[in-house]
Amino acid sequence: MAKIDLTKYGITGTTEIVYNPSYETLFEEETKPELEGFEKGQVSELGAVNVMTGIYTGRSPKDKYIVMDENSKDTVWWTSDEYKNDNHPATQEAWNAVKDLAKKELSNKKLFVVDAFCGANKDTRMAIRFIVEVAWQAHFVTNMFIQPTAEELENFEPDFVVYNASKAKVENYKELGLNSETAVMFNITSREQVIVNTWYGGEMKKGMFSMMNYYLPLKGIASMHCSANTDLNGENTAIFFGLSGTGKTTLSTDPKRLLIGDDEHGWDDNGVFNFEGGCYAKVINLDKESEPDIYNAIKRNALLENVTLDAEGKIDFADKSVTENTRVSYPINHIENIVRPVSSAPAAKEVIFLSADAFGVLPPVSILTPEQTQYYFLSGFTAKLAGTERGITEPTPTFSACFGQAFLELHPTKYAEELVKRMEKSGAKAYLVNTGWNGTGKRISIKDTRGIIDAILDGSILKAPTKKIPFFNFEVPTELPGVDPAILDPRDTYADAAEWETKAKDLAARFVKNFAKYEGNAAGKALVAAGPQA
Ligand SMILES: Nc1ncnc2c1ncn2[C@@H]1O[C@H](COP(=O)(O)OP(=O)(O)O)[C@@H](O)[C@H]1O
Ligand SMILES: C=C(OP(=O)(O)O)C(=O)O
Ligand SMILES: [Mn+2]
Repeated sequence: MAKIDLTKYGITGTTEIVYNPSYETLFEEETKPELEGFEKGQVSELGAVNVMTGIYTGRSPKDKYIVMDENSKDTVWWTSDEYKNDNHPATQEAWNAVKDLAKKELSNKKLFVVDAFCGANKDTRMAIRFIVEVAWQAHFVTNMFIQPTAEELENFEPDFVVYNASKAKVENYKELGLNSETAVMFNITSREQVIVNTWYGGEMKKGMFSMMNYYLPLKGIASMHCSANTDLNGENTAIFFGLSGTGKTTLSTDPKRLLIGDDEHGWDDNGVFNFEGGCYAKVINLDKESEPDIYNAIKRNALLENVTLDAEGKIDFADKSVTENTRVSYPINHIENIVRPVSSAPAAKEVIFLSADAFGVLPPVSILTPEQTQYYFLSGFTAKLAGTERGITEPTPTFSACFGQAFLELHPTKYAEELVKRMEKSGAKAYLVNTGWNGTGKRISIKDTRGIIDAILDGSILKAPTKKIPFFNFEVPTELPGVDPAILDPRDTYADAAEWETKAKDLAARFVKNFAKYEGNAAGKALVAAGPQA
């Protein structure tokens, strides 16, 4: 085992280090009877431990900061009045203060240190050291990141260090120019992240994703907020972009296919590879029959978050009293059909944009032209669903560039450029799939969406008869095997098609307005014609 010296990080007086604990140790630590409050885990009927993550049950993008320094100044895509995003600049002083706070919080106590990788490709992976004081946080990162072998652990040299001081608070945040007592801060130069006053595990997971989104595209590698799977021969790879709640995890977990990963991937000359070693699935209203693979992954070693259990550990998946963003993290090998031993597969042939349209305008599937592909990727239209971000309590329409704006550290056009480059090389086709609402006022069923995905993946969609949808000029199939034909043209789902038209005009105008920010250069301007015409 690597010798861990935390004093070099300014953490002193450590009484004990629990290093890369086994599941047995994690289980014992997170269920110790003397634990209190949000540190205490409860064993559920399925064998997985459930924890409560405290006040924060989703990410807190308003508290995300990056230190502005010589390295980051001209590379990071900073928030601006013209184009607001979540990359808020922090001063070096604010960083020093918040890091001191974390060091103090983490000193003089027992700690958990987890060394793990982010990125399945050995050439470009990051070696990350997580320093945390809460046992279940160590469990979370153990589930979500790639576990080093014993040999890799011998010589583990971190490229990046994460300090999780979730019990501390930034009391003087105003003085430091910060937003609240909570801080999720990155230093690209020293390669560190500090987390203060939020216990939500997603900050560590999506934090490292944000860093991959910074480093990889600068090396000419696509870095993508998508799930990925491939056929049983590991040949026909598909990627599924989408904002939280649009179906990346649900739809990529498919018993007919091998899972590569459920949320974060890179695409380089060798193909598509996972950044993670685990999955993070939503469990609100989880149904054993419609999502058996996810249900069966909830067992010993999986970690439930914010789920309601009774005193006996019986689970109520329907309960949203804590949050709608109830979750389970599990190592990817809890899913039977996965690519082994390394989560990677050849270049993608199908690129699917998942959009949960709360307006009920978008067709359940549209076949995109190359220009539409770029336009809709940059637009990233979808609805934010309740729970994953603080303050979002109902489906809220949004344009989230590249279907993951909250995690982009460079300008969106950089991600579009890398994606297009890879797609052209592999001859991939793109589809826009609405997993949200239509004229019935209900969400499109998972069964119909799965039928659509099957038709994309087996190529039958390209043989189907099609028609064009006005305003958007989308080509849509009029029939697909296993899909209710009455939903394929969204106008048919309205009692009066004029109602669709009114909404469609409104949505088209929103697209036009949103896209104005890309029209500053010739490449952006050239894409306007591919967008909706209001
Ligand atoms: N048509 C649909 N397609 C995909 N998911 C759907 C659909 N209708 C409802 N859902 C629900 O939406 C949620 C999708 O969440 P998830 O797959 O975790 O999204 P992501 O991984 O993109 O955050 C799940 O709770 C799923 O049951
Ligand atoms: C964990 C998250 O991802 P997703 O909902 O996309 O699975 C998140 O956005 O915090
Ligand atoms: Mn997911």
